[in-house]
Amino acid sequence: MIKLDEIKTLDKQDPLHSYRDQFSLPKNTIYLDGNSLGALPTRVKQRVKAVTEQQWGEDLISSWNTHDWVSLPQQVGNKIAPVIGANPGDVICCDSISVNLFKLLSAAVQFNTSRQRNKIISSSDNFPTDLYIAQGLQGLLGSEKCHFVDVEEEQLLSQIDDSVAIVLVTEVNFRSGKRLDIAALTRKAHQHGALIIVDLAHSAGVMPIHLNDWQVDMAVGCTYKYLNGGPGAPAFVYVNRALQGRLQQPIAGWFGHRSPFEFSPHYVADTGIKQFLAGTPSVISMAAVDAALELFADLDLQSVRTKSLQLGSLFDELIEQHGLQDKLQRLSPTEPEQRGSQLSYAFDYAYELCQALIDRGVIADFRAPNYIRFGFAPLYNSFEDIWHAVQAINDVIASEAYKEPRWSKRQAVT
Ligand SMILES: Cc1ncc(COP(=O)(O)O)c(C=O)c1O
Ligand SMILES: Nc1c(O)cccc1C(=O)C[C@H](N)C(=O)O
Repeated sequence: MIKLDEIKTLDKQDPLHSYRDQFSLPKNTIYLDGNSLGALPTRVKQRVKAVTEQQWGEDLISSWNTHDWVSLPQQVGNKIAPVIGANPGDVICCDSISVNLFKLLSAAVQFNTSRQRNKIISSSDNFPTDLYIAQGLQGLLGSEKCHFVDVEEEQLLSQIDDSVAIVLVTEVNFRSGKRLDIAALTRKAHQHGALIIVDLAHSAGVMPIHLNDWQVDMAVGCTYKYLNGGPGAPAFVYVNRALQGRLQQPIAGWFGHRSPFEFSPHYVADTGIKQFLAGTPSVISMAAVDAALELFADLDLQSVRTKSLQLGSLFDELIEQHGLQDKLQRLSPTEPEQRGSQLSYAFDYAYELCQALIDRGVIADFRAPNYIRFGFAPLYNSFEDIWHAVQAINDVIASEAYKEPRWSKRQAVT
């Protein structure tokens, strides 16, 4: 039987405890939705103020040079690189995951055409935008050149064979929180001469990632979840050094040109990671990401992973301690190591439960048709947060407060 005193001791002994003070979190709120939108680091507020008031406000257009706005995508990419096990120069910050996937998938399809392969394989439970981008590309290029096939997540590894051109996979499933073995998938893809593209949306910043060591070919990820870059913050692209200069991304915008400020009428692609830029960077958002990434400068991602697993295990144990395991059916794997940093449960009234919890200051999210997700952000979630969150869940379920009519009106976005 776990007691609150033990949990308070866990918080006192937590090596990441001091990071919480670096975030601006509302009072009386337990935020378990950092897997969708990360919390606001206080330093981001200061940076955005400085960039708008001093840089934009005072220095105006000269800021492109004096504050080096023009290199922000590379600068921020270089800060993301160690977080995902990449080298500086192999990552760039830009656009959204969806747009970046379009660039990478198109480039990979084109790269493979000479090898007479056209098959992109992914799991049917991948995040929808990943599937849509592949489907859209097939529509654009025709199935002769690009043939998209989705398979069950459990079948993904076994379905990689000599017919596959590209494996498109997300490390942590947004719905179930299941974590796939990217090293194994990469090995298998390479044994069969296929390329692998990995979506790191639910893993970047919350666990160690070793893109170089795993020899992943290409990757994308977002900065608005565990990297705390803010709503709509720009995403990132990673391209293995061995492929740089050999790919041609389709959005031949001027920022990907070898010398954009020569204003030449002819496009000549940059041979490095900069080719994956398209247009002008969103300076204010990117400055916010840049500031948020300062929190990762001296951070040991293994200790982040350790705490993430402890938070998840504690949550799971407390659910059992309250006897809730028959009501909330866990969708996430039983084995903590096979999970990302979230737990998802099926519950017939998941939407209503979510709303009743928000009313009690516990923020989780609902995913159709009947899942509730709890995300654990080790930099600002405490063990005591978990205790109080599960108390609130128990309170709502035991009292059947989720059946109150006021919770039954669904919103478009949660
Ligand atoms: C795995 C995954 N990929 C992609 C996205 C969407 O990325 P974007 O909105 O940056 O295109 C999300 C969530 O928004 C996601 O969870
Ligand atoms: N990116 C989002 C947005 O713009 C609005 C609402 C939610 C999101 C999300 O991040 C969804 C998220 N990728 C998920 O795991 O469901």
